[in-house]
Amino acid sequence: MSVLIKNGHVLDPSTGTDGIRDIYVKDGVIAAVGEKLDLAADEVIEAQGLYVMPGFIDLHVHLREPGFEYKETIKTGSEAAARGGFTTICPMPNTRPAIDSREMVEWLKEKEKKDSLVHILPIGAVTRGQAGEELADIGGMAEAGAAAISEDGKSVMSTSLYREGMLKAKAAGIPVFAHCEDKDLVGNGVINKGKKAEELQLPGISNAVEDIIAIRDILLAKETGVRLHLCHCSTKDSVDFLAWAKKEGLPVTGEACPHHFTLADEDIPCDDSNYKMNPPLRSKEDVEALKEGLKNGILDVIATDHAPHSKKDKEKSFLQAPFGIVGLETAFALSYTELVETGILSPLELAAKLSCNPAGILGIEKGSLKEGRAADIVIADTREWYRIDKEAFASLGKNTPFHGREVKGKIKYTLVNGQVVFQD
Ligand SMILES: NC(=O)N[C@@H](CC(=O)O)C(=O)O
Ligand SMILES: [Zn+2]
Repeated sequence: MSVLIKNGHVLDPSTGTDGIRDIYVKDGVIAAVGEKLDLAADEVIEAQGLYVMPGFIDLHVHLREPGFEYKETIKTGSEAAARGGFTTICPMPNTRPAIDSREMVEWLKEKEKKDSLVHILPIGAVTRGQAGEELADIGGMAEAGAAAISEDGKSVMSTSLYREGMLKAKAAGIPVFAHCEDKDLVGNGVINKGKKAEELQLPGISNAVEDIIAIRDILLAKETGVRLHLCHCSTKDSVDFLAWAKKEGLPVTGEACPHHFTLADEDIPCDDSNYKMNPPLRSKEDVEALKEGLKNGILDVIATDHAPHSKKDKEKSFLQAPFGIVGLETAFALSYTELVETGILSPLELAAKLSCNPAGILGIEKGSLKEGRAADIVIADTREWYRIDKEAFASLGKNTPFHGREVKGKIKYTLVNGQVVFQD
């Protein structure tokens, strides 16, 4: 089985390629990349006018299976990933039961084979049942294929226990993905602390809720030497702390989510829980700091924090509804529109934050269109404006504040191991 992708504008951050090329795929592998390849193929994809990039890698998704299949399943989440151009996704362990043991990681890898259109690299919990009391079998999970550990959804509040977990992750050779939220300080907050919170008379979440844990975790990484990745950075100071950590030469990286650099709290129109997520939409000043951090390379990765919830969950008010919005099917368009159309990032830089950089953090041979690599490829059209339509999502979750928003950047094809898993 062979595929020839012709005349596309290839963006390959792993080689710096930024120009018109053909790509020839044979038996699931990239066999040749070059100008005007004269090769016969079973299938030809005409990609003139389109960008051809390494398949996107999402370091932060919630698939909800097992336990919350009415919100999302591995199958529907993987379909949403394919539709969004993601060929590898890392599901967080906050399912029921949690992904907190060798057996649960093995179960997820089995489900991947049966149900998923895209590659799944599981993230194991730091503590058993994410209860924050005793460490999970971190070494066992790593052996079974966990790509990282994370307590996402919360932080491990015991600093000494977290330190022990970091040492275990370091010994197992996997990074720690940190959700930074001081459980004590957050109280019953549901929205960014500020004018909008006052206007809507809702309890606020201050920047310090994130910042205190971000700097704690960086200091723990300094002490333990573990590779630390800060999830969903939302504040100006967490970007500054990351900059400091990098200057110190610490193995620390960070991600930003499209919603956090696209919207500020002042954009929340009313008590609509489709604008409720954790961390919350922050101030304009924080939004600007995230964009600056993406531009100057302090923020390495764009991740979605895809957090599907049911219609019933999200019909509730800001106070009652769960935190989280879907992101897999809007990430590329929002990122392209907010960052490339505005000149903050070049198309090649955006491709790096969605593919090559997350691959580097995971230490996997993906995020590249080099010859010999698995043919995980995304092809996108960025020429025309269109409106986001949540009813077209493959995800079971329709909880997005971006329904009807005008964007540029449509995924046209997604290939996993050379197979077309999505076509528009
Ligand atoms: N981000 C969210 O608002 N919610 C996530 C948890 C998380 O990533 O913190 C979820 O699981 O719903
Ligand atoms: Zn989180």
